[in-house]
Amino acid sequence: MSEYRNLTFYPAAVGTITEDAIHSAFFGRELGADILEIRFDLILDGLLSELNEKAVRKECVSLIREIRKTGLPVIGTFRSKKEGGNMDLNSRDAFKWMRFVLPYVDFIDIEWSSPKGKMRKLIDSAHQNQKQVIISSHYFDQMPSKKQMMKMIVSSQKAGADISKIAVMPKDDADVLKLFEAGLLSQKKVLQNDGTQKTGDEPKSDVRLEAKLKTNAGLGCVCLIAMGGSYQYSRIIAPVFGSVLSYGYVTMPAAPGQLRVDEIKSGLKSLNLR
Ligand SMILES: O=C1C[C@@](O)(C(=O)O)C[C@@H](O)[C@@H]1O
Repeated sequence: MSEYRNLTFYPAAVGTITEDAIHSAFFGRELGADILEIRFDLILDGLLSELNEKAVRKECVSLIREIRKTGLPVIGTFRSKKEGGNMDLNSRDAFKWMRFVLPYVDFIDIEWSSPKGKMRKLIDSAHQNQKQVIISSHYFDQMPSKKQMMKMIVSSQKAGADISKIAVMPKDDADVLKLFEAGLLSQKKVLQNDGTQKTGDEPKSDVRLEAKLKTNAGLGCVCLIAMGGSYQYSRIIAPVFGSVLSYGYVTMPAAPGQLRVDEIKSGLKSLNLR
């Protein structure tokens, strides 16, 4: 069982590292990040244009080793261009890189739109090595329906996601509510389908407690993100609806409407969520 499955750890403030990785990692820790996300699609980009693949691998390992000296758990992310990142690799190369960094990280972020066979193999290998899997889906162009979002959450959890992450671009506050409701309802569904979860002791309406219990029991959780400057508030209150990770930037926003990670952390604290 991973050391990150415990009741006090979640919701966690994630500091996204986009540049000057080692310095940013230590600064992220200073800002109160509980987890660091290394955006390899942004960090590797410069390296790949300057060095050959062997040298990039070497550089990559020494970078992660230095970052691990912060003592914080690390998420490895290779975000594709179509999901808002900078990765221009075909899926074979993207999976090659994900397999390469897997031994050095605690969580690996895999996009739900990836080829399912490759995804299944990587999930198996992550779990065999006590790593956690975040399966993510980003909707920049069109707000998905509640049904679509619930389907993504339930199916990705069936496929082995420890955390199913949905990031949407709402057109109004009603869309934010839709996202939260999809998160809430799909978690109830996962709990209902899991007989071992019902002790009868938990207050039925407390989705926060349920999220923590699920994380503890090794069941999938959700991460709900409403992107865009008008919806920054959602990054702090999403944990009220069971979201276990809130992403913030360290030196430079990596997505529309990201707050800095210290703002996330103090927001969570002021609502007594941490
Ligand atoms: O998927 C996400 C969430 C994110 O897009 C955000 O909106 O904070 C930031 C990304 O770095 C991360 O991988």
